[in-house]
Amino acid sequence: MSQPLSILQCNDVTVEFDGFKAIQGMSLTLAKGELRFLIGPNGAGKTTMLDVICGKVRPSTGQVTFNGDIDITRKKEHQIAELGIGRKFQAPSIFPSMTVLENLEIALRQRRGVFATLFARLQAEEQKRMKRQLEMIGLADQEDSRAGGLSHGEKQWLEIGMMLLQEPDILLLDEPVAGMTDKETDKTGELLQEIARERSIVVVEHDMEFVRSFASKVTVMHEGKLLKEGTMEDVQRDDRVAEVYLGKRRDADASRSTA
Ligand SMILES: Nc1ncnc2c1ncn2[C@@H]1O[C@H](COP(=O)(O)OP(=O)(O)OP(=O)(O)O)[C@@H](O)[C@H]1O
Repeated sequence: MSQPLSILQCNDVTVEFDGFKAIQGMSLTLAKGELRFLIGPNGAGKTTMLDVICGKVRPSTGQVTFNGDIDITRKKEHQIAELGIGRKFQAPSIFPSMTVLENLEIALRQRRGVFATLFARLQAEEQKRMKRQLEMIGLADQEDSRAGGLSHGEKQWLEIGMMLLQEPDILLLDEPVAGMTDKETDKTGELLQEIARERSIVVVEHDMEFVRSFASKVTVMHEGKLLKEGTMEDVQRDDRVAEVYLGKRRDADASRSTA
C-alpha cells in the first residue's frame, strides 16, 4: 500500500531554554488530512513542539519541513502563517463586542493572498464561504449575536471558524476542549473530524476521554522525546506509557470513564 502524502515533517528537533533541553531529538510526520493527537504528562514538551512548528520557538538543532520541501525551521511566525499553518492558543482571540459574522468578516479580510482589488469581485463567493463556515461551526442561527455573549465552547468554535477562513493546510490546537461541557466537547470532536477531511490538524490534549473518542493516531511525548506513536489501543497497551502517563491519571480517568 502506498504511504499517505506527508504535509509536515519534524526531524530530530531539539529545543533548549537556557541550557534546559525541553525537546530532545523529537521527530513527527503528519499526513495530509490527518487528525493527530499529541499527548503526554505535564512538561513533556507538547506545547513547545507546536511552538516550533508555528515558528514561535526556534529549535537549536533539527529541521521542520512543510508541504514536501519547504524548510520552515528558520522562518518567522508570520511567514509560516502565510504558508498555511494556523495556530490556535487556549484563550480565544475573538472580538467580543462584534457579532459572530463580523468576526468572520475580519478573518476573511486577513486571509492570505486576498488582494484588496479582488475583494469586491470575490464578495458574493466569500459571503457564501462565510455562511458555509457558520454552518460548519454550528453558529448559523447566531450570526448576529455579540461574540462576547457566546458560551465558552461557542467562542472556541468561532475562533476555529475564523482560522478556517484563512484556509490553513495545518491547524495547531492547544487543548481546544478545556473548560467545555461534555456536549460541547463531543461537538468539537465531530468538528475536528470534519475539518480533517480537507486539512491536517495537530491537537495537544489532556482529556483522555476526548482523545479515546476521536483519535485515530496518537503521539505520546515524555521528557521532550517521542515515547510511543500509534492508535489509542497501541498507546494504552504500552507499559511505558502506562507508567509515565496513563498510570498517573488512571484514578481520575476511571472516575470519568464510568460515566
Ligand atoms: N519559555 C520557556 N523557558 C524556559 N522553560 C520553558 C519555556 N517553555 C517551556 N519550558 C519548559 O519546557 C518543558 C516543556 O514545556 P511544555 O509547555 O512544552 O510542556 P507540555 O507538554 O506542553 O506541558 P503541559 O501539558 O503542562 O502544558 C517544561 O519543563 C517547561 O517548564
